[in-house]
Amino acid sequence: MAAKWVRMVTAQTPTNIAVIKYWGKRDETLILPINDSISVTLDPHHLCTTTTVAVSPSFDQDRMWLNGKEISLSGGRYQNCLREIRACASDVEDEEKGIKIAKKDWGSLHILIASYNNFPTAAGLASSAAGFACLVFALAKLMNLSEDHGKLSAIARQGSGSACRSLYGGFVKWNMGKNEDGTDSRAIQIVDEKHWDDLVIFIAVVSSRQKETSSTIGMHNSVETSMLLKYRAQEVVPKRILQMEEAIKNRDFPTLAHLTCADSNQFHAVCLDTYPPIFYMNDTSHRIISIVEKWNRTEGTPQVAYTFDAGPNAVLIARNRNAATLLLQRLLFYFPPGDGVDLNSFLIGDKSILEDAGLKDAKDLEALPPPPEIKDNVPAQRYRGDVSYFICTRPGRGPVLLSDESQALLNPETGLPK
Ligand SMILES: Nc1ncnc2c1ncn2[C@@H]1O[C@H](COP(=O)(O)OP(=O)(O)OP(=O)(O)O)[C@@H](O)[C@H]1O
Ligand SMILES: C[C@@](O)(CCOP(=O)(O)OP(=O)(O)O)CC(=O)O
Repeated sequence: MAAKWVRMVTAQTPTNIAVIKYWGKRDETLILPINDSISVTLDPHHLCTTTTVAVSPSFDQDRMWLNGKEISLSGGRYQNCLREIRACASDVEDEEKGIKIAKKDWGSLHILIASYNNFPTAAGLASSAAGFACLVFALAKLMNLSEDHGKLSAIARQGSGSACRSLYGGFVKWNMGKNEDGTDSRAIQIVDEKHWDDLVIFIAVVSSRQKETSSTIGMHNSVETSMLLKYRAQEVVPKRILQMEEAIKNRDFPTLAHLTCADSNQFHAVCLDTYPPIFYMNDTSHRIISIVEKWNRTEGTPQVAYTFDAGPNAVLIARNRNAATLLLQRLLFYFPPGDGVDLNSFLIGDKSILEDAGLKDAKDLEALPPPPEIKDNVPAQRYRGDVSYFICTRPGRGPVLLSDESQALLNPETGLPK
């Protein structure tokens, strides 16, 4: 009879947002990109994936539950990650629980996985990035891998390209690499999350519906049809990567802001240059760009950078807490909550920013004056309800293990979802 033990590991992994975008693959199976990219990892307290993985001789197949619903693991991306990680697995011994797994046993043992994203899935908030990074990190701990984070990042990359950057905190670079087998296409940390801790990041969730064109299909079509993407990958990105790394190391906000906005705009220009054209941004996204551009111009030096991934949600990086409070006043002036939505659920994440901005309730929102940069113009229009909600966050750390069993998503006795 098979032994009764269940070995279980739970991990938490942040998402990341690119400031120099990855868009386009040179190998679609191995997920090898056509250019380097740079991202900032977001504080997992606000946006993260939690994943529990379990192994037991009593499991008869690999299974996974995502946000409470069973999903198929038959897709190539899950299969590639599972195969790669099993190939690196080591011996595991836990005398107390009577667990003894030899390296060679991992090929025949089955895994159960449960994962939960604390933010909308497949809505352009990089759920696949946090999700695959967390899966690979948790499995690596379960299987006692001795490989470093660089190797784990190369495995997570095969689940979703952007996932390779979520293995580290702070600012992270994904080196596109040269090798055909992809072994050198992995992420490295540029600086950790403490290096530039003045930065405050807002996400304006413009729509949390699933998008029409996935990043995978979108970038495939861009590689096939966009001349602008070729130019971008060969001529533009290499220079921007060097400048961005310098800006990050020197905490040079004007350069970071300039490059971040320019790179987001070029990525969306590539989407338009793709056939059939892809529209990820909408009117609200464009309005947010105009508001930020106008304010930055009035100040004479950038206070805020904006960037948009494959969806309409804005990610706004404020240079410091003071700029963040001024930004929040502007955002809430233009995009007040819809009827019946209270301020407490309209701004989530680090809510202490509301106090700093002197905003306690709906009355304070109504009393917000129009930003001074539009004073002389026609009365400013307000777009009530056009932003579903805001998240206030900051740069954060990489993956961690959660040792408290109460945080596990699987039952320690059966291995099934709790
Ligand atoms: N927690 C998770 N664990 C494992 N896989 C996940 C997890 N969350 C999402 N995924 C996978 O990622 C897919 C969604 O990826 P997709 O790229 O479409 O959206 P996104 O990552 O939210 O947006 P984007 O990458 O464009 O910012 C899901 O269908 C699922 O396969
Ligand atoms: C616009 C982006 O967010 C694209 C992310 O694409 P994915 O990593 O989701 O794509 P696949 O590798 O096909 O899974 C830019 C970025 O994160 O760099």
